[in-house]
Formats: sequence, structure tokens, C-alpha cells
Amino acid sequence: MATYLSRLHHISLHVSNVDKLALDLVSKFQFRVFAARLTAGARQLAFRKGAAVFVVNERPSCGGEALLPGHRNRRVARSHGDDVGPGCVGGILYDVRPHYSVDSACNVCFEVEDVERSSESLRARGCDLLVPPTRVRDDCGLVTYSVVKSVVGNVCHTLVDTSRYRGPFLPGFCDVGTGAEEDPRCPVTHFDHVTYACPRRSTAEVMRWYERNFGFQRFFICRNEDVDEGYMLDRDGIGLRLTAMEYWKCSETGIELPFKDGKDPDCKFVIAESLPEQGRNQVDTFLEQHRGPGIQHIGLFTQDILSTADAMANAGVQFFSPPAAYYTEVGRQQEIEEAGLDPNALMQHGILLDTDLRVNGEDPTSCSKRYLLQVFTKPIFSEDTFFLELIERRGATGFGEGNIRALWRSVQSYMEKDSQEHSNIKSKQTGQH
Ligand SMILES: O=C(O)C(=O)Cc1ccc(O)cc1
Ligand SMILES: [Fe+2]
Repeated sequence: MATYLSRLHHISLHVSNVDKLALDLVSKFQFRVFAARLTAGARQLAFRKGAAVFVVNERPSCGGEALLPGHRNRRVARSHGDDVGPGCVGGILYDVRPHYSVDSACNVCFEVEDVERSSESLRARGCDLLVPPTRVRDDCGLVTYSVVKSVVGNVCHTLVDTSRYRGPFLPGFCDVGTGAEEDPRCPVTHFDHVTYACPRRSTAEVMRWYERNFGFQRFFICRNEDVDEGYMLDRDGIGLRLTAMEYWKCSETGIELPFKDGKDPDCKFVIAESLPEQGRNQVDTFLEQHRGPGIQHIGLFTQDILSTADAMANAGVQFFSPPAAYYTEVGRQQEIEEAGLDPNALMQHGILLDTDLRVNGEDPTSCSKRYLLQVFTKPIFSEDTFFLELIERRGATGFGEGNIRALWRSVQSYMEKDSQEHSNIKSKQTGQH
């Protein structure tokens, strides 16, 4: 039996400069820092927007962790079944310190009911358990966690059971909430999806790993998608294979969940692989600059993409725009207006609209339109690697073909046209560090 994941708990990023990313998350992306763990050997900050939580960890800039104070303590912390008082632990908690030379989003942490049982069954299935079940406690209670290595590049999954913990986040983190209200202009509620960039011909193995170990289920992005090949975009300059999976179906769990309609918002996982025919592309660039497969982007679900993009852009977030012709294509203005939106407002921030026509029930003459609105931010680290996406779903639950093409083009045209200028800027930035 695969391990049952209750929900996504947080996603962690490992960066060389926590302060820079913290500033971006707070001042540009409107996240709020709410918990921190600052010890001699670890800097870990937690940021929240709705149910979307990022933990930002500082990675050593050189030499690896042997140089860090607290290293010996960390070993003690990791022995099976130890109770760890977080005050005495210098090293990083709830994750492994990645031996990685570039900034990276590389841990998707899941809440599970029984860390010990889940870890044991993952180990029995041949998974690489990087941290065995470990208990951490403070005045607010107890948490158990373990860390398992994913089959995708440097990605790991922390499994955590917080059912016996009452504090603001996790033991060892102190509350640094400022008490500020959420910005109503940015109604981001949760992580919508995580997209992996993977090498050619690796999708099937990745899918099998997640099916077998976490019970993920494949879902089709498009009706004409091939079961074995996935959704292939291999014409018009696009060379992309996409395959999508979700980690559970709400309807099948039969469990009462705390969200509004009784369903936790589920986070989907998308595997992106580049196809060779159309030349070098954004997935190849990711693999090269990230130095291996990993999380390429994360979709933030917003209830209002226009006001979110507007507020974020005013705060300095840069978005990719599709080629200008996108908004003047035949029928596009009408499509946007029919969705009750202003074409100029969408164009201002490069927001894309996809329409999905659904037959209502048995009656083929009764159709309703479902809309999907998306925009990609420019990469948030100094390499052309990880970025965020805003996504608003008005009834549409999957991904739209039109938007995937336009998203692809919006990134591709930036990479191609600006490659020279961009690499100059990047080398200047790197020089400044
Ligand atoms: O549509 C989405 O949100 C996707 O995540 C699909 C996608 C994946 C990778 C790309 O480089 C471009 C588009
Ligand atoms: Fe996406």
C-alpha cells in the first residue's frame, strides 16, 4: 500500500541569501513571515499566504556542512526515535541540507498520519530514507518527521505529523508574526501545482515512483492525450511533453476535511520533459542552470488574478508576457470580454485566458464555459531556473492547451530575444555577489 498523504504542509527552498529572498517574498509577493528558527548552524524562515507556506533555508555558500557549528549535534538529532529539544540542535530541522551549488526549491513536505509506519513502508519499497523518523518537541508539543529522497533530481519529501503540536509552525521555530492583515488585493489561497523539469524519457519512471509510493493518480491534461506518451506539444517551435498527476482524489477518501466545501485544495504535480525536435528550450535551460532535474515552477492559486498580478507588479514582480499578437488574435478580445474581463487589463500583465466548454449533465445542448487564467513570473533566483505562476480557476480543473502554448511562448521569446542582454545582466548580478 502506498503512503497516504493527508495534505501538503509546506515547500522549502534552499538559497545562499535568505535575506534577499525573504525581502522578495514579503515586499513583492506579499507573503508574511510568521515563524523563524535562527541557530548557530541554521537560518530557517517560514512565510505564509493563505494555506501556501514556504520555508526558506540558508545553504552554506561553500564547503558544505562539515564547516558548520552544530554539525555534531545534528547527527545526534537524526538517530531514530530520539526526542530532540530544538534549542540544543544547531543544524537544519525538517529537511536535509542539500549539497547543491545553486539556489533551489527542493522539498515538498507532506502531512501524514503516522510517520513511523509511512517511513517504514517507503523503506521497504526501496526508497532512500535520508532522515529516519525523528521527534522534535518544545513547549507547544511534539512533532515527528522523516525525509525521503524523490526520484526527481535533488527533490526530497519531508513527512511530518503535527497532530500533537499546538505552536505557530513547528517545534524550534518561534513566532515572528507581525499581526498584519492579509493584503485583500492578493487573495492567494494555496499551492495549485508543482511542475518538475525532467530529462528526456524519464517521465514514466517519475510517474511510477509517485504512483507506487504516494498513490498519486495520473490525470489527462487534454482529451487527445496519449496514455503512454503524455501530452505532447511538438509543433510550431514547441518541444514539450507534459504529464500530470494528483496526490489524491478528494471524493475517494471519504474523510471530513477542514476546508470550506469539505475538501482540502489538492495540489497537482506536472512533469515537464523537453522534446528534441524543436531545438533548445526552457526545460533544457532549467536542467542546465539548475544542474539537474527539479522543481521548475509552482502555481499559486489566486481567487483574483487581475488584482493579484496588479498588486504584485506594482510591488516589483516581473511577469512574462506572451507575444503581443496573442491579444489581437481573431476572437480573443470577444473571448476575454465574454469572460467578463478587460482585454487591456489582461494584456498589461501578460495574463492568459483559456476557455473550456463543458456539456452540462446528459443534455448536449446545455454547455457552460469554464475559464483558466494564468501568468508566469520571471525566474526568482539569479539563474534562469525556478519561478512562480499565478493561476485563477473559474471552474476549470486541469490545464488548457491554449494557455500551455502561450505560456511556453512567453518564456521562450524572452529567453531567445533577450538571451544576450540577459546573460550580460546575469553576469553583472553574479559579479556583484
Ligand atoms: O500550464 C502550466 O501551468 C504548466 O505548468 C505547463 C508548463 C510546464 C512547463 C513549461 O515550461 C511551460 C508550461
Ligand atoms: Fe504551471
